Amino acid sequence: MQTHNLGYPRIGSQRELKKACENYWAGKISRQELFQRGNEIKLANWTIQQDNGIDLIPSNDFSYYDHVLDMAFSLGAIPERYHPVILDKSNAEIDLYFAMARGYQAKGLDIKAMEMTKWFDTNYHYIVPEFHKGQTFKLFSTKIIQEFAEAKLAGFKTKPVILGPVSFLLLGKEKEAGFDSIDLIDNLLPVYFQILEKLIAHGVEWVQFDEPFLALDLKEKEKQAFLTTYSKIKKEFPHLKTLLATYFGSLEENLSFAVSLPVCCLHVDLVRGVDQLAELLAKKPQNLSLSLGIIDGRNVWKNDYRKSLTLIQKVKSVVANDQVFLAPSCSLLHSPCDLDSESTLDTSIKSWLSFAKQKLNELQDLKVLAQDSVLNKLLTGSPEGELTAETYENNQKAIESRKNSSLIHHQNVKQRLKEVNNSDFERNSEFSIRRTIQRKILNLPKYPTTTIGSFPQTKEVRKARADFKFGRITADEYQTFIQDETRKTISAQEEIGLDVLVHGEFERNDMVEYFGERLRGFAFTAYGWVQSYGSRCVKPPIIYGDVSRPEPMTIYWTKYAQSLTDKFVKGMLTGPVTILQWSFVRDDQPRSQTCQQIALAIRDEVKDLESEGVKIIQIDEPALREGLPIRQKDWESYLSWAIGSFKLSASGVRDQTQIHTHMCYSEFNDIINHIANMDADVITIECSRSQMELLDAFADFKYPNEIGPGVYDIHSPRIPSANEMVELLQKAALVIPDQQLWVNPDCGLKTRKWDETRKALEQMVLAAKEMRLHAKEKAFTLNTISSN
Ligand SMILES: CN1c2c(nc(N)[nH]c2=O)NC[C@@H]1CNc1ccc(C(=O)N[C@@H](CCC(=O)N[C@@H](CCC(=O)N[C@@H](CCC(=O)O)C(=O)O)C(=O)O)C(=O)O)cc1
Ligand SMILES: N[C@@H](CCS)C(=O)O
Ligand SMILES: [Zn+2]
Repeated sequence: MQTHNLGYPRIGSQRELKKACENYWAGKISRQELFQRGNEIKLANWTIQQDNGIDLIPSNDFSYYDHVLDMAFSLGAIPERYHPVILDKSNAEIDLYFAMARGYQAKGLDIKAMEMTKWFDTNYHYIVPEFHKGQTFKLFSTKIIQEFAEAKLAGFKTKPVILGPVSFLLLGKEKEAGFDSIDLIDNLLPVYFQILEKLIAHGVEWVQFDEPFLALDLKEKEKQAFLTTYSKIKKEFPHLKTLLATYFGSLEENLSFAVSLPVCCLHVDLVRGVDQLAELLAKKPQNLSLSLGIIDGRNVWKNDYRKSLTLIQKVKSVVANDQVFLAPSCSLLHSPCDLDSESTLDTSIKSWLSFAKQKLNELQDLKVLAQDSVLNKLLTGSPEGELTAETYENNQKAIESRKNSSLIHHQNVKQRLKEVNNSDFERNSEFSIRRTIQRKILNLPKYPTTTIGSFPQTKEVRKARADFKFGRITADEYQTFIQDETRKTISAQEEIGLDVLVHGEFERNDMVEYFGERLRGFAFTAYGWVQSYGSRCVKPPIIYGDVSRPEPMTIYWTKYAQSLTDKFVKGMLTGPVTILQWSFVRDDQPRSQTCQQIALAIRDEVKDLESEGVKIIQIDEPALREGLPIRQKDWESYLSWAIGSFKLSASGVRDQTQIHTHMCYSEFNDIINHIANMDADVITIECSRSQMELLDAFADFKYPNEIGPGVYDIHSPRIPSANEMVELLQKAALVIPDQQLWVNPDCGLKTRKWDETRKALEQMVLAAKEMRLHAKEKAFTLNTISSN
């Protein structure tokens, strides 16, 4: 039996990668220094994994920005618009790579970033490869080979992790009609072969191909591509040990097909897909090894050794020992690095947890405990050997302590949920009635302009918060500082000419963590960072118990901001689904129940904001689409409780109160009826990177409520022109009646600098004015025509 890992967090335990990249982008460190920092992280990761008993350590799981972009870059899938970047001799390969990720605005060039979207149902974002009909590929970057060689030189014989050819194509986007990306498979495979040839020349033994699409609904053509691909790889490289990794769900109807693929080892997710084990064991060909994804790579709870050993025992009764591999369910990219760094967590809660490093240790423990001489006795209650018995008993003690802890259960919270009734999920009147009332009160111009909530979280803001946290400044000093930032931001928005203002969210470290810190039932970490995209990280809170709101969470800052202006300031909340989705969630009750508990806490906040005179309240739900199960058959049940939770949080207010929601990174076509069912008065959505394509769903559906399609991409430092935003708005106005349209950026502005923000918003306001002018001219022309 061997342990292996599918991927280790690449940000560094102290977010060293973030700091290195951001310093490089700011011109503060050289390319060599950037690579030096990267190499240090890789070496530290290989060492940790070796020290914690991993037999097969991955390489190429490191990335300077994103592993899908890495693959596109390796395969030469570099859109033509970026080619001028590398023609500039002062730029290197890495600058071209970052230009694709972040856009490029220098030396007379102005190139937008590539699209970014969610990695399956996670909070990680990948860069979407772009494909054209008949596209050819070539080996452009040798990163995969270099990293293998680098590890080998440092004494580690690694297993390169490569995004499999089929998933790579399915993750991309066809940039023109008339073909499917999967049609490119024959053009693509020769480059994969080149990579494999080179790896073999360097002495590679195992290669891991990540094919997460095997756990999704597949079309016949896609299945055929899997078969062709892995048969050809087998034919070309008969001695290469191939590990096919599936994760994030069960193989289900693809199981028979997946076990028939000619690979040496199949990795399955036994955390989300434990039900597939029996069928897998029954159908697995004799020569196929199995990698058991037994440790949860998507959550932070300690593994229950009794459950895992029972599973392993089942496998061992059918499969030879040397054909069994133990692994996390998926890459540990989604786990925080090291629980040992957490000194302030409640000790009981800490004893229930396991982060990436601890998960490696769990694998090592399980490997030892699963030895024939130990396993049966452990499970029948007469353990052999003191050390193994102690390891097992300690684990079971922690599992039991969590089951029985009084920290978790609160009868009043459970009771309140039981008392919720159908009317709590609906607004008093239908939208058309609410709209008339709200229009009278708000009296906004056509194409009202607004932003999504956050304004630049500058170094100074972050520093002030850190200073306050570590006692270097007092609570009063911190409050004064945040007041100043809020005041400056209100003035800036007035100067820019925005119609509906926001307070800027300066008091928030993060839109989820901030609420987690104020809700009962949540724990938070000091260093539990997880990569969200590029250099951006989040610190998901841990929901360990029943959730309730001890006191109001946002009233002070909303009221403070409103006191500074006559314009309306939106109250700004994070919705229950997003709080759930971007936290580590307890696994001892259905997610739906936890979500509804959060919904009730947010409902109280919404009502308090309304009582304080706030007229517009935004409840952000950017993670609603991301939470959609990866299999379509599970959608209805998820959507029913997720949309229900949003409505439960939003429906306690009077008709006069305008409820906004905001979503980014969302494809709506297939769930537009559910989005409409949310019944938010206004929805602001990310739209600009896809050139308003997303709006088609709203148009086709005849979406009745108001919409703010994002008119510029906030993830890129590039400043958009008013003209390009007018073009987007005109595109929007072709499909959505103009009295329904708002004008806003794609998402919050926290990652941007102030000068970029100001310039971009000024252009946006100009664009809205231009649209109003067009609308007036159009109305005038129509009037003239009709009166003639
Ligand atoms: C909207 N998005 C969000 C997602 N998930 C969330 N949980 N939150 C989101 O907002 N998913 C989808 C998108 C992803 N987008 C982003 C955008 C931006 C970030 C980001 O900027 N992250 C920050 C960390 C934010 C944070 O928690 N900041 C804290 C701690 C700040 C810090 O680093 N302090 C330093 C000390 C500072 C000093 O002394 O100068 C330290 O601790 O070392 C805070 O502001 O208090 C990031 O830096 O990556 C994420 C996702
Ligand atoms: N209100 C949040 C939403 C991000 S999705 C923000 O503006 O950052
Ligand atoms: Zn957003």
